Amino acid sequence: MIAPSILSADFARLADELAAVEGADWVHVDVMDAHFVPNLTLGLPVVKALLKATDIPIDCHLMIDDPDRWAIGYAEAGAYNVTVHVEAANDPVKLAKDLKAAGAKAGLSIKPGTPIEPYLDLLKHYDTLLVMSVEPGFGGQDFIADVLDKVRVARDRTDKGELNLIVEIDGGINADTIEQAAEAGVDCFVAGSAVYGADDPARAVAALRAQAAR
Ligand SMILES: O=C(CO)[C@@H](O)[C@H](O)COP(=O)(O)O
Repeated sequence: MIAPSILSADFARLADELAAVEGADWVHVDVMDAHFVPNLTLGLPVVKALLKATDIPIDCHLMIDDPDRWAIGYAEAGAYNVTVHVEAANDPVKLAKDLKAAGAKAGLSIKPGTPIEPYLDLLKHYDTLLVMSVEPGFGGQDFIADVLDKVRVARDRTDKGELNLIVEIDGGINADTIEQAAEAGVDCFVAGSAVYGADDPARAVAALRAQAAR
């Protein structure tokens, strides 16, 4: 699956960004609060507008402090998947249960320097795992290949039936990096620059999907 990443704070461009990727599997919306990460993008009112503007499932990646307080609003608004950071959550088990009760898939994200092993039990409560392959905050950074070891662990546990995760990767995904991520076992590839930096974003989505499948 390919999920183009919308990080724009340029609201005038958002409708065009959505329309340009009609063939995408999910739209990945980067919600940043200028506290958990040093960048500010958009919040719940804009996500509500995006939900009205597209039928593509919306995958909200909350790079925010105190997701225990804020994440539920995104699920109640109709986001398909709501991802919180393990580094920011106070009670991630309750959060997962609340998100699912509100009708969303529950996602957990880990930064490049955060190991996966301490969270394997916790991940039993989650539907998706978002492995960050750049430091969260900005698009256009270089892919950190070391994080693929975490993808391999999640893939292995999922294939054995110990976890039941859709494994996502986010950051620096492009034609040079997507194959190694696919080989490691990623299910869903989040791509910002590689899609929105292309002349034809829809064609870029199709090309990335075909490359991952190979
Ligand atoms: O959340 C983030 C960065 O924090 C990502 O979703 C980026 O927006 C992906 O952009 P590229 O690395 O693909 O340019």
